[in-house]
Amino acid sequence: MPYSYSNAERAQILVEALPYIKKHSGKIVVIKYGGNAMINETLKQQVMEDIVLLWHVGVKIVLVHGGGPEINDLMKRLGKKAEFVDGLRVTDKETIDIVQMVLAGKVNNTLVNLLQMQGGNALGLSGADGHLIKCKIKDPRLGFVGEVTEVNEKPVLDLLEKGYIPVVSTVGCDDQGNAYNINGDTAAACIAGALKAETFILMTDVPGILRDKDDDKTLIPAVTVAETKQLKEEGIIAGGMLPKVKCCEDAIEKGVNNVIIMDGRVPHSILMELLTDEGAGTMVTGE
Ligand SMILES: Nc1ncnc2c1ncn2[C@@H]1O[C@H](COP(=O)(O)OP(=O)(O)O)[C@@H](O)[C@H]1O
Ligand SMILES: CC(=O)N[C@@H](CCC(=O)OP(=O)(O)O)C(=O)O
Repeated sequence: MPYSYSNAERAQILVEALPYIKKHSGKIVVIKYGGNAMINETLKQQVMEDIVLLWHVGVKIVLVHGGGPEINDLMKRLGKKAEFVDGLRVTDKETIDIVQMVLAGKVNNTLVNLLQMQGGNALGLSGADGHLIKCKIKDPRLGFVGEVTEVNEKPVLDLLEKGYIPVVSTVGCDDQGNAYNINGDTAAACIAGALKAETFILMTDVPGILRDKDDDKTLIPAVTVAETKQLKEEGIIAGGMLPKVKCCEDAIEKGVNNVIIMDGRVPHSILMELLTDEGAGTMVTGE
């Protein structure tokens, strides 16, 4: 949905989008943004533009972000080797300091600034603010990697009520003053679940769930939780898609209406999904 349309074309798009705007206005949409989809500066700006547009038409957007590549980058600059076990970063004391600096500092602040440059009213917070995400140690071998024990959604609801776009970094807390590194997808799913969001959008670097068999890489546009189980058994959902689909299932179980796995590298995919017939990515629903 480029912005290089004539006024007449733009008007047509608006007329077509109107029923969708009515459908989503006032509803909570949680967007998980991060990974490779967040590296490209032009794309990042476009995603923020889309978020502000949706906010202007009354959608209650909550932006939850990761920043794994940015953490890797600072660790490298500091001469520290990044280590992962089952996709989770081994997080010692020095690493959790770096994670806080990057996620709650640089990345969060940059996204808030970009949203505000586009005319949005954004407010950044980490999982420690207002006890938003409480954690415990997930596995002592991983250090300060957090397993979410509780989400206090009230501060986010208060910000939405006051008309802000909450921008949440996935750093968790406990009652002893520790900070925790939480996987971005997992934290976002927990927040979406606690908010009972209408839609939870998980942006990644593939078009969605693909029927990746032999030479067939077709996108599965919609799938139910029961069908995902079947796709896992068939080995179609595998690798990095397994924990992603688990996040979808958890969010739906907690009351999210639908989850969309979409390609964050495709310009304006959020608008395509929410405001057009076409949609984008794979929609996961309860039934
Ligand atoms: N059926 C599938 N459809 C799409 N991707 C799949 C599928 N099965 C496995 N994958 C793998 O999952 C990866 C997405 O997970 P991951 O790389 O962890 O994403 P991210 O870095 O965005 O968190 C894809 O790049 C792909 O290699
Ligand atoms: C425990 C763990 O691995 N945490 C992640 C948190 C950031 C993240 O998830 O970022 P993306 O969404 O950009 O991948 C990490 O340290 O990389």
